[in-house]
Amino acid sequence: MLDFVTLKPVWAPDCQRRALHFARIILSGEICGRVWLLLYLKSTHVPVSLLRCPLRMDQRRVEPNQNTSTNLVTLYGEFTVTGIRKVRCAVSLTDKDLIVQRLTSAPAERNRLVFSLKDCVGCRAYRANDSSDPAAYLAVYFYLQKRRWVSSGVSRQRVERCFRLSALQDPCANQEEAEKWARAVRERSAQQHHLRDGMLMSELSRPFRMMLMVNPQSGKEKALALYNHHIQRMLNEANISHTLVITERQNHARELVREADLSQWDALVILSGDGLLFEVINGLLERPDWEEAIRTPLGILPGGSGNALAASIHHYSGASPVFSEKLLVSCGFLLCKGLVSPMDLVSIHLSSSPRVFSFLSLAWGFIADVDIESEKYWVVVQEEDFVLVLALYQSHLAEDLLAAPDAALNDGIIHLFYIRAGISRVALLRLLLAMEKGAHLATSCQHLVHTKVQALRLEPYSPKGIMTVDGEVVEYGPVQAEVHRGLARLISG
Ligand SMILES: Nc1ncnc2c1ncn2[C@@H]1O[C@H](COP(=O)(O)OP(=O)(O)OP(=O)(O)O)[C@@H](O)[C@H]1O
Repeated sequence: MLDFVTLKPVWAPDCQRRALHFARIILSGEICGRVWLLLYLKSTHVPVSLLRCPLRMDQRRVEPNQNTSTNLVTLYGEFTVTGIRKVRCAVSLTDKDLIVQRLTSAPAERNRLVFSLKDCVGCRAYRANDSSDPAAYLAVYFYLQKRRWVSSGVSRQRVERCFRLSALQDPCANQEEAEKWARAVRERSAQQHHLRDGMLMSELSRPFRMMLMVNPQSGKEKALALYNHHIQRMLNEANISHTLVITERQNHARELVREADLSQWDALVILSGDGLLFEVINGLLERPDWEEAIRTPLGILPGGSGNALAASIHHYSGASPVFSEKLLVSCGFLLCKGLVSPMDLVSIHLSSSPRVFSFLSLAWGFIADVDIESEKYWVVVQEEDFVLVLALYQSHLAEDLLAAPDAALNDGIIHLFYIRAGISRVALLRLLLAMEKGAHLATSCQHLVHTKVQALRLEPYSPKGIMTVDGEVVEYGPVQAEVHRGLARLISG
């Protein structure tokens, strides 16, 4: 439970007493004559990284089960492959895999394909349009991790396996058999345990209803095309019903979720940049029923220019880095899996504007300048501006900037970075290049400081500058921020 008014954090009961004693001003000093930075850390003998929240309702600790049967065949059938009727195959469904064995005279291993049900988003049974065809069909949709042709990395690629079931003369009996298979594949796919740090993530119950907000202006103005080319099909394959909302202007999404009847929706998802999610989160927290509203599962699909949260979710899934449409496919896959995890939010108090809630970053200086100005110029900023303060709570600052590699969605930690004045242009460039792979912390740069905090206050002394929250410009001036662990919920696969 968190008290939003006084800015005093109230922590999980077991840490509450200690947490109320803030060790104020661990670090206080003038950084390059432009910024005063005051850090508030929790009481001295409770290392930040050791603080634990009690298990939340949507998390259950899973004990390893030694007796779990893993690979018993639960369904077996012999079908033809759709489109190549001469090819027959034996299909076996186990708890974990779908195994397809082509029935030919060639050695068995050579014609055997094993598809992990972890990679399956959906399965459906259907009849062909041709009413004289008594067969039923079974389509199974996988997004497999495959090696790319041109590089050493892997990315998810769509694979559809479609079988023709025609063992019986009665079309209804064939259809029933196909339905039985489809149900079994769906159930076993859903049963795959998704563990993260020993926690079982909760799953959205099927079918779930989703509001999908698309900002047609975000990024390279391709968000709608991305929906048409990838997302619509994936959602259909996963049997997720959704209502598409195309945002028309700034703050449209914010107003929409502020007024919406949330009982109609199991999830609010955006296909856009990070800016639209900022609106959605703040719209939910402006509602009178904000405590319940902010528990609505949120989702993000990358359609903007930065896509920091989408890249972070992909990173947390343990997959190797991918960009643009490959990142979209990965995030679409994670969305279809519908696994929900708590997500930290940070409340930010500006000097005279209303408080806002942030899920990504608070930045002052160079990065803020670049974030905003680059949309117009890709600008080279002045030497004296080569100083930054960045508070980040996700791993990525953009698709290709892995700024805090060990960040997590729900660890209650703000990663604070600042670069002291005096750093040369070359050293700064080297740092930013190293950040592409998350290697900047290993460069031993004297000017870079990284520390983990739970609250901070930033007082800029320079009269002008740019400050951003989640990549959006906010009022420039003193600012105070505090993390609220697991306040929101995010579909993160
Ligand atoms: N139809 C629209 N026309 C203009 N602006 C819009 C529209 N819909 C939403 N917006 C505004 O666009 C802003 C930026 O959107 P978004 O963050 O999605 O894209 P981006 O800035 O390109 O991506 P990123 O944040 O990843 O850099 C948001 O603040 C949102 O309010």
